[in-house]
This record gives sequence, structure tokens and C-alpha cells, in this order.
Amino acid sequence: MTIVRLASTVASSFSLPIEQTKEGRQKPDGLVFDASVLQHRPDIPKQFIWPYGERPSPDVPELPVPLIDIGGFLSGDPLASMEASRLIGQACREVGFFLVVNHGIDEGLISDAHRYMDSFFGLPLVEKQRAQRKVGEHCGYASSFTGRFSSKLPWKETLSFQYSPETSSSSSNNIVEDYFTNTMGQDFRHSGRVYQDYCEAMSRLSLVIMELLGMSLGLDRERFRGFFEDNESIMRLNYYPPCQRPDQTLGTGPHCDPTSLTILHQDHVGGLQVFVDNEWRSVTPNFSAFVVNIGDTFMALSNGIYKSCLHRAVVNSVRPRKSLAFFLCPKYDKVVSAPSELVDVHGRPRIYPDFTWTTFLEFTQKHYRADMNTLRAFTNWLRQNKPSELLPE
Ligand SMILES: C=C1C[C@]23C[C@H]1CC[C@H]2[C@]1(C)CCC[C@@](C)(C(=O)O)[C@H]1[C@@H]3C(=O)O
Ligand SMILES: O=C(O)CCC(=O)C(=O)O
Ligand SMILES: [Fe+2]
Repeated sequence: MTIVRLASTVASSFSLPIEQTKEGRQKPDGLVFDASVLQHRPDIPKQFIWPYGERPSPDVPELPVPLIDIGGFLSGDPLASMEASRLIGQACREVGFFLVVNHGIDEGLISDAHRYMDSFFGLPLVEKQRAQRKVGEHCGYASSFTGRFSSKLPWKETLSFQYSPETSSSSSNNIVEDYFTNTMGQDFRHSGRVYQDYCEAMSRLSLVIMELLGMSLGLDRERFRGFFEDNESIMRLNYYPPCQRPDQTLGTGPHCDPTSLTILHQDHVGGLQVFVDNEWRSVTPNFSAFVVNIGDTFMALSNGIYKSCLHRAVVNSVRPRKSLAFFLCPKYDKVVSAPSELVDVHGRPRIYPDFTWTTFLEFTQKHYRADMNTLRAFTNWLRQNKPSELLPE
């Protein structure tokens, strides 16, 4: 990615101190990185170089991620359902990550979703910028997050958009298809349809997983499913261009997802790493499996019984890598509060204050770069900035 100044940015912008917002975040200065050009340079811009202690190690051992076959549960087999619920509970207590197979999602749809990523991210930068993410918003196209952070920039481009299931049986919504045609034009109607179908499949799968998670915590299978039935989720396409210094940068920095549940599909290239037992472990690609992990919001919903898990993505110098991440999120104004059955059992008090996803998402987009402490930082921020939202502890 070379540094291409937009016409509106004066040449001196580099020499000026990067203006910071009161939260210490870089104000957008019009800098844009273009992946299609930088790869011909021998080095990478300093903003992408991560501190020595945070750089990827050359070869990390593979993580034997628990593999959950949900075929029996989907066909209503009671014994298979109990086994799937037990295995998911064990995985969430031990790692916070698991693989789901026999999920029933058409492999052709998954392949189309990958293929249309190649089409979109292969466009000239100026075309992709028609979907440019606006400051403070989480949807749109972002190239290396230059407008958000001033250092430790992730080596990736992303396209993120909203998804919510149709509101009633009479009306089917085309929220994703409309996003693509409104943002990129009629030529993108078919790819918008593919991502609309993909998000609908992801939403259905996430509700199935929510049933299993509820059962694994001794709750009725409808408890969490009902909470997320009218989800307002985020679909994110991650595109990691090849990097000539893959040892100096990261595709996505270490973090726990602030969302509730992530259903990720990575391509054949590999690069997802999970921090388990104090070391980074790689998650080997498996095209017929989805990688599922608990996020911070579900950690709060489970009253900390299940933990959101630290993970990151590394890049390579040979080929691009792609991943599709569906982030399940509750309807914005719903209050996230652990069910009473999970409070004060085994001496476990209510750990987190009640909050809404609207407020937590705003925190990650405007005030804090999500990392491994996002939920704790958010709780502190709530106390200082939104005391009225805090119910008495
Ligand atoms: C709510 C979200 C914020 C991020 C996208 C979703 C869930 C994961 C978050 C993120 C990927 C965690 C690492 C840092 C981040 C800035 C990124 O690298 O993209 C995060 C996303 C974001 O804030 O855009
Ligand atoms: O690309 C990957 O494998 C991980 C991406 C990720 O963790 C995220 O987008 O939250
Ligand atoms: Fe993540």
C-alpha cells in the first residue's frame, strides 16, 4: 500500500503532528494506503510496524480446535443434541473457540461469498472508496484504518455491513442486497444477493448455536435464541493483501471480539491464531467448517462462565488471505444482562453491569480500539460517562 494523498490533503500533512481527538485517536487526515502499489516497495510504512513484543512468531503450533458436529441436532436427534451441547460447553469453558461441521450450509454459497470478495477487493482503490467507512461508523470499506489509528495499523482491507433478519413473515428484507446496490451500483446486485443469502444462513446458524449454548448452561434452549431472534448483526469481509514484511506486522491485532458470537469462514491460506495456555496457536483452515467463538457481549450474558477468547490474524508474503466474519449482535436497544439463573450460583455474583450493544459498539468505534480488555475498559467508561445507564450494583 503506498501513501497516496487525497487532493484535499496538503503536502505538509506528514510533517504536522497527527492531530489527536480527546480520546487520543487520530483524526482522519486524508491519508490512504493502496495495497495494489506498496507491495513493490522493499519495506513497509512505519505505521504498520508493530512493537517487537507483539510481532508474530515464525511458526506457532496448531491448536486442536474442538470439532462439533451439529448434524444430529439439526435433524432433531435428542442424544446427538445433548452431546453437541455438552461438547460446546466444554469448548467454551476451555478455549472459547470451536469448529462447527455438518452445518447444512451450501458449499456453493460459501464459495460464491469468497469469489465475490476477490472481485470487490480486486477493484481499483477509488472504486472501493465508493463504500468508504465514515468516521465513527462501523459499516463501509476501510483500508488499513488510517483514519482511526496512528500506529500498529492492521495489514488488511475490510468491507463491513449490517444484517438483520426480516422483520415479519409477510415482509422479507433485502438489507444487504440494497446496501451493495445503493453503495456500489446495480452491477453489484448479484454479489449483494450472495451476501444477503450468506448472512441469512449465518443468522440461522447462530440461532442454532445459541440454542446449544443455552442448553450447555442449563437454560431452556429458547432463552438465548429468543434474545437474538431479532438480531442486528455485522458482516465483515476481511481481505489481507500479501505483505513483504509479514514478520513485522499483523493482519488483525490481538483482541477479543466485543460482539456476542462470531462465525468465521477462513479460506485455504490460514493465518488465524488463538492465544491458549499462554501461547499463540494456529487454527488450520478447514473449508467445510465454520470457526465459532464467544465474544465479550456473550461473556457478559453468561455472567463470565464462558470467556471471550484472545485471537489475531497474521499475513504472509506470497498470497492474499480472506476471511468472512459474521458478528452476531443483539438488537441495539436490548439490555444485555445475565439471566438470574447464572447469578449467585456457585457463589458467582453478577459480574458485569447491564448495558446495551448500542453503547458498547459506540465505545469501540469512537473511544477505544478493541483489544483483550475491551469489556473491562467499557465498564469503567460507563461508570465515568454514562452513570445514569448503570443500574445500582
Ligand atoms: C464490533 C466490532 C469492532 C471490530 C469489528 C467488530 C468485531 C471485532 C472488532 C475488531 C476486529 C477487533 C480488533 C480491532 C478492530 C479495530 C479491527 O482490527 O478491525 C476491531 C473492529 C473495529 O473496531 O472495526
Ligand atoms: O481473519 C481472521 O481470521 C480473524 C479476523 C477477526 O478476528 C475479526 O475480524 O474479528
Ligand atoms: Fe475477531
